[in-house]
Amino acid sequence: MSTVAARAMIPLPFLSYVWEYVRTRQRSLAKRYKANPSMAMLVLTTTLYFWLARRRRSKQAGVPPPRGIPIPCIKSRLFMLDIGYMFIKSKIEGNELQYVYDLSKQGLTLRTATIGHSLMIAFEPSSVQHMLVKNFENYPKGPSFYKILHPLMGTGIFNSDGAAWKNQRALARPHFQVTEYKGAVHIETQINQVFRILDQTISNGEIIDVQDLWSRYTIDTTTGFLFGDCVNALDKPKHQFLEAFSRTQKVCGWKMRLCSYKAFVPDFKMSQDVKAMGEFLMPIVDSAIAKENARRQREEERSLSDDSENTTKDSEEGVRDKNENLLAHFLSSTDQNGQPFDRIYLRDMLMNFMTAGRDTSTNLLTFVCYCLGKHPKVMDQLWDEIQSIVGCDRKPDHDDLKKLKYMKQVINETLRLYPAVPFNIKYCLEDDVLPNGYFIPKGSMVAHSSYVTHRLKEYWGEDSEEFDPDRWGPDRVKEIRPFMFFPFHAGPRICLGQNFAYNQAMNTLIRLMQRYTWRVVEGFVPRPESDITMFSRNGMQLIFDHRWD
Ligand code: HEM
Repeated sequence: MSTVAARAMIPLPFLSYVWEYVRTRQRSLAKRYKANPSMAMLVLTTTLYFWLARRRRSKQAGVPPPRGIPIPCIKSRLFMLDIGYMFIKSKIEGNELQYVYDLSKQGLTLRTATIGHSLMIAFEPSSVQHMLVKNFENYPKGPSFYKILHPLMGTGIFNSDGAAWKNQRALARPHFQVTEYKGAVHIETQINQVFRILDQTISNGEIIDVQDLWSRYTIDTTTGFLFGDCVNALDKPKHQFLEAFSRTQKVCGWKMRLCSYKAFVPDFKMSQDVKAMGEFLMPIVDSAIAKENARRQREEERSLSDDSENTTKDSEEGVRDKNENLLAHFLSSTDQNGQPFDRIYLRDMLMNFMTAGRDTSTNLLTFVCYCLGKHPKVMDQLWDEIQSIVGCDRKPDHDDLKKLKYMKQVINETLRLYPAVPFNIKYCLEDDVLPNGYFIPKGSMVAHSSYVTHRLKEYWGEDSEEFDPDRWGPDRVKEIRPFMFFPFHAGPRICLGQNFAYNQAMNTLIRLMQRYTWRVVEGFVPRPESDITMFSRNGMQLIFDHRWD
């Protein structure tokens, strides 16, 4: 008998003994409890499975590890059930950001450990720097994040790690560099539509919800940048795509929070919404593919022709076509395996860049208008700067933007208090120790929050929750140490659209202030909250006036 066969024979008597024992035991259990033995076995196995899984998790999270201090658990009176309840309640009531900020008073490195779910939370700037930069490779987005966002983002840049992410980033980066300033050029049509809407509101003596206005404005500017044509959301207050997009983000936001319990999040409309978004995006992708094919055919024909004069002229056109928008740029490139991107991939790419660019810019414009409306002195100082550098009616150019130092301070202070992506979750690949000595076990989810870190009194002082653009002035800016401020993320995954976003916000603000003044409706208090990105639950109620009679 071969050794392999001999090895296989050894456990057989033992296994048959175990099987016999289980069968007899099943029969006796059935007799005793008159119950279905298979059902009893199923219940027993399931209980055992969950008990073991829980033991393994709590072991990972709680037992003093050899190399670091175990992270203290958030104080709880009822095995974390009270914390879970408070967290869900705060999310439903729209106070979640405040709730998480209040938790930071217990400590800057914490963990939750409800049954079946454990989350590490790191608020200290050095921990954030460690995860986003120094040990970046150890903190990818991870499998949970990927699974939850997959229906919305597919395998796009936001929802991928490793080679797939690297390739998309490398491809998109030059396009952002080339077209960085196009954000400004492309706003012309949309800004005139905004003026029309605001003029109408003023003449009717109405209040305007600028959050709604900017969300339609930024979808138009972002789609213009991404695929050339804008969706004209400023003309259509109710857009099926936008509604489906918001609903899906809400569901994904809930799933990310509940993580292990994501199955409890109702998502009946999700597949319908994803389908509706696909139906909107697919024709855009298909028309871009048709354009690209036509361009390639033209190029082939040209290479056959001997007419050198035409060749120069047409090849310039070809280059222009290739770079005219991000979709065209992707179409003329290949994936990490050297293959052309398929339709689904391109659809996902659009979804990702739309999510990245639209709600974040909406949030910035909404809250900068709020902060200025609430602080008239800051608005006056900013207007003085605009008058002295750009003037009362001239369109700003790239050099003007560089000179507008106080405007940059105002924008940074807004991003500090209202960062568009207030939370972020990473996945720990291998056991790790944070610079403050706390141990992160392999397989943990680790959250950081720009919202909380940007407001920590330990770092920003007692007035950390006050809006004060002067903290960014030349004398005080030195006090802002690395990773106290990271609204655009940091390290290899830093926001690609950062300059685009600054340029667009500055241009829009200049044009707006050259024409209008505004104030916040008396008694109105915004309620910032977040699904994936931050927004104000009750909109942003402002009253606009013409600057000049
Ligand atoms: C105020 C405006 C903006 C803010 C505060 C912001 C913030 C962020 C943050 C925090 C991330 C990291 C997200 C994560 O990894 O989970 C990010 C990533 C990204 N952002 Fe922005 N963003 C803004 C505007 C834009 C715009 C206008 C675009 C493009 C049109 C853009 C494109 C991207 C892309 C492509 C990524 C993914 C980068 C990667 O994973 O490698 N962002 N942004």
